[in-house]
Amino acid sequence: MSKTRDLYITEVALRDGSHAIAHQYTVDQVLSVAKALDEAGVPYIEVAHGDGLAGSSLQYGFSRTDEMKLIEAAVSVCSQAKIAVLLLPGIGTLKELKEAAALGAKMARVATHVTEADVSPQHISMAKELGMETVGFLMMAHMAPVEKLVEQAKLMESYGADIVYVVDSAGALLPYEVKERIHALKQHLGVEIGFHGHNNLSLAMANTLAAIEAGATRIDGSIRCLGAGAGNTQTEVLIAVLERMGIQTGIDLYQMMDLAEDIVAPILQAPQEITRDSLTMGYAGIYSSFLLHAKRAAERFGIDSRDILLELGRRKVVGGQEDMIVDVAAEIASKTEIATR
Ligand SMILES: CC[C@H](O)CC(=O)C(=O)O
Ligand SMILES: [Mn+2]
Repeated sequence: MSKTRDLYITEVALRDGSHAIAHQYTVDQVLSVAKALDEAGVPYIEVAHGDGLAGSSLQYGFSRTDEMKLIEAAVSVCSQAKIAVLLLPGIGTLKELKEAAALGAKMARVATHVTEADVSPQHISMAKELGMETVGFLMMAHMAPVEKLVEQAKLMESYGADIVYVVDSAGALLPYEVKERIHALKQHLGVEIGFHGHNNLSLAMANTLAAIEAGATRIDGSIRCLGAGAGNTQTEVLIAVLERMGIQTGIDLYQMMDLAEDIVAPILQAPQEITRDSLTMGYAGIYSSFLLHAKRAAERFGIDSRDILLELGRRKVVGGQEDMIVDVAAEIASKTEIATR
């Protein structure tokens, strides 16, 4: 039976949530989560390493399980949901994209820093050639003014993206900033617009509602908030809120609540909360996926992780510069040592 949907939700816990559990997903976990999401009516489920296809590495963290096995597992249990993959040009290549498509992934989300859309044309056109629904995913959207975001989104549209997303990777945007960004993209683009939020300032839900009000029809969420930093807009809560607003998602609320409580909560290494570190990320505008890396560096050098995060914010460090986390930690530690001599 086809569902009536006013907007389309992409569940990202099996990709963005990978950051929160240090990329330790097992095939069994993916099978049970994807099956339940499919049965609940979720239309898109993203599966990959947290940093996208081929992210498993020393720089980003090794996956416990080959992501292609996870994608294959998710595809095998879905009867209506489409499996999406994320790809960051420079990390993932056309080879992994083809492999994921051959395994049955039907959506490709090609992610670039908000000012670097021009690295994505090859990957976007290959995804289209492979018959995948293709998304341009503009990360760290708080770092560019609205006009720049529009320019970059138009580039992605010109390369063939079917949908363009505003991605609040740091959970740093405020509702009025989301609204003006989505509104501008709706005015200047002909494709659907999406929003992906993080909850570091406790604004993921408010920002998502602002995005929907401004015309976004593609929305990301992570069940039980299982995403990087303080997590994303909590999917099951979003479904309840949208139902109260009379907005149809085609997703069953009770089934999502049960999945969150019975299957996803036990996967979490710690409950998803706004901790001093994730709050600092939203406040300083830091990529949410840096959380565990910064914590580890702070422990290693015996310093406060907030000092590392604030300094990274001052230096405007972006995704792909994970090596800077240890550099900054070492610098802070040596300055502290000199000062206390
Ligand atoms: C490292 C990729 C990143 O996690 C993508 C994403 O979800 C975001 O920028 O928020
Ligand atoms: Mn994210």
